[in-house]
Amino acid sequence: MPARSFPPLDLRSAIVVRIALAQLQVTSNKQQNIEGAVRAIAEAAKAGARLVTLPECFNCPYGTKYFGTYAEPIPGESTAALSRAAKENGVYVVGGSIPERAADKLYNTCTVFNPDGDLIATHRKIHLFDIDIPGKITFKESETLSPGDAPTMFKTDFGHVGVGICYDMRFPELAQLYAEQGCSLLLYPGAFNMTTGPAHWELLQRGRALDNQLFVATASPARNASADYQAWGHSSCVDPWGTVIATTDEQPGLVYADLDMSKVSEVRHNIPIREQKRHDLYRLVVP
Ligand SMILES: NC(=O)CC(=O)C(=O)O
Repeated sequence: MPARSFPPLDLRSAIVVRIALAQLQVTSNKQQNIEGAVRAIAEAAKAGARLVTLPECFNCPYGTKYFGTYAEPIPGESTAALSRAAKENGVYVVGGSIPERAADKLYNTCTVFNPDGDLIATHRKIHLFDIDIPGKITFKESETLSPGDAPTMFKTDFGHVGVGICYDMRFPELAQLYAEQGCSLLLYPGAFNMTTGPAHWELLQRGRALDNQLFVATASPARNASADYQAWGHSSCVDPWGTVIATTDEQPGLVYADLDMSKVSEVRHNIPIREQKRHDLYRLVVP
């Protein structure tokens, strides 16, 4: 599927929007996980958030052996609960991800709902997390999952938003594509781990934000000492200058960030790298 292109947005006037990153305690109890997400959405909306992002695999422990058991179609039980929560609380919900079953395949999928509860975007993790760091961590999502085949953007009344899931954040071309197509905020539900988290989690967010002069935010599961996979946590938000404007530790909780959307055009005006690119020498090519 080709990427959709949005018309450029006028970002000259200041619009401050509060977003919430829900660092949920994910357990092996799917029902409890869904209820926890719904409670977090309501709490964040009461605190003034207009968009709430859940973590990667918010309804299921993160691990290839769990995906088949917890998988469901879209729409299904988990996404119906997110749609209701978006509508009841009048907020955008970026539903982290769930293992999705479609035909005979499984995907790691993020659904996005608008404040009327309508499904407005679906992102299947494009880059599967297949790594091998001897003595530290070996993980192979492709043992059970299939990759998505499309970038995903959605439109809000405060700007265009690009979506990636976790490992997708390591691919700068995807972020660049979103920026070139008019996004001012990138959201990455993710679950880095105790090896890659301390080394790369913040660095990647700051890199994507600075290269593309936009906001980047992540939502991770909280660390669960009894889980096979220890999530790094540290859900965060970085502004277009590369400054971390909100973050946390590994504990469950809601992280709030107030995004002054005028920062995007301000930084792009002050350091005009977008106009200074040497397209005569290089260019991002979309097939
Ligand atoms: N879990 C992921 O998809 C990615 C990750 O942990 C990493 O890139 O490191």
